[in-house]
Amino acid sequence: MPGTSRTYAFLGPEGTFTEAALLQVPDALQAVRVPASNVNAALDAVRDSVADAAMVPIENSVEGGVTATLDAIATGQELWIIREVLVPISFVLVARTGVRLEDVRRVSTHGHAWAQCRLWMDKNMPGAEYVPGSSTAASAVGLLDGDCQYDAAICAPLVAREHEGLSVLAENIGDNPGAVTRFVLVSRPGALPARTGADKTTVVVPLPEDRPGALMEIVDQFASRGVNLSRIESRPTGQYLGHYFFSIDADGHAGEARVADALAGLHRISPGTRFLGSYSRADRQSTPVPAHTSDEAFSAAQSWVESILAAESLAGENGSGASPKA
Ligand SMILES: O=C(O)C(=O)Cc1ccccc1
Repeated sequence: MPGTSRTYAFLGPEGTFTEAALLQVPDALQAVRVPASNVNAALDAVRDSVADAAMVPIENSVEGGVTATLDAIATGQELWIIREVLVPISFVLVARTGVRLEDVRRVSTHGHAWAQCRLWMDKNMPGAEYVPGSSTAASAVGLLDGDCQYDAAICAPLVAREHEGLSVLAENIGDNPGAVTRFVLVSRPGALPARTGADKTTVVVPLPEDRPGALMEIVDQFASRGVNLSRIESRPTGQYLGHYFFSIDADGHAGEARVADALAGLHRISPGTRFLGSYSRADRQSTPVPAHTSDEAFSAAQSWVESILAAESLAGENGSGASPKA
């Protein structure tokens, strides 16, 4: 509706890396932005139609998949990824103004931030105790509470600048200067984002049980159709020990014949396969398509098979061939 701004939920509060990712979405500055206290709450805001879409972290270059997100979108009411955003990450250590580095005993932050600063912490603050936080910004802002149970927080440089009473004790404390986190914007299923030639498709495939080679069969649905995979990870379904699903990112769009055909193959092998969206790649790198897996090759192959079947039914009509009823 013209004039109606969209509502975006995100892992908050203000100042998270997730908010930085959301601000890269073209209309996010004019939109209503609703901070959520965890990934599930952000996704539920979409499922309950409180928000049109939610930005959540899904993967980072150091620690791998954000399991809270992978699990939450693999189950429950269906959601589709409609966009991905990459954010370069740098961390600072902050404390209430006046607190010195040597006074710090307990440090709070998001689990993925802690994992990315582990070497720096071991080297510079070997005895520090980790206090899990729901986000980097929540940990930083928590320092200003009267009854705060920790002395410092790891967060984005911007958070320290925007809150009076917080001071930076150390900068660039991430172990990997090139660290990047990938975020996804998810919405309720609707119109599929248009094909751009530089797209990704995400699926969740439950591993069929007691079937030798099931994983190979799943991977082969992509390989045999020339579809490259950019991420594949297994997650326990949580139902019982040894029951897994695979979360997979493939290069290409469901509107391409080779990807659609791979999806159909996955559904045959594992009917519980869940489509999680086709969306344009954040790096805009176009996907090379081998000639024998192009839309044209698929359509020519389909016409060829149809011509064979047409000949068969003609033979049946003329009574001159071996028809199934003969
Ligand atoms: O806590 C945040 O600021 C987040 O957005 C989650 C996160 C944490 C660490 C690295 C990337 C994203």
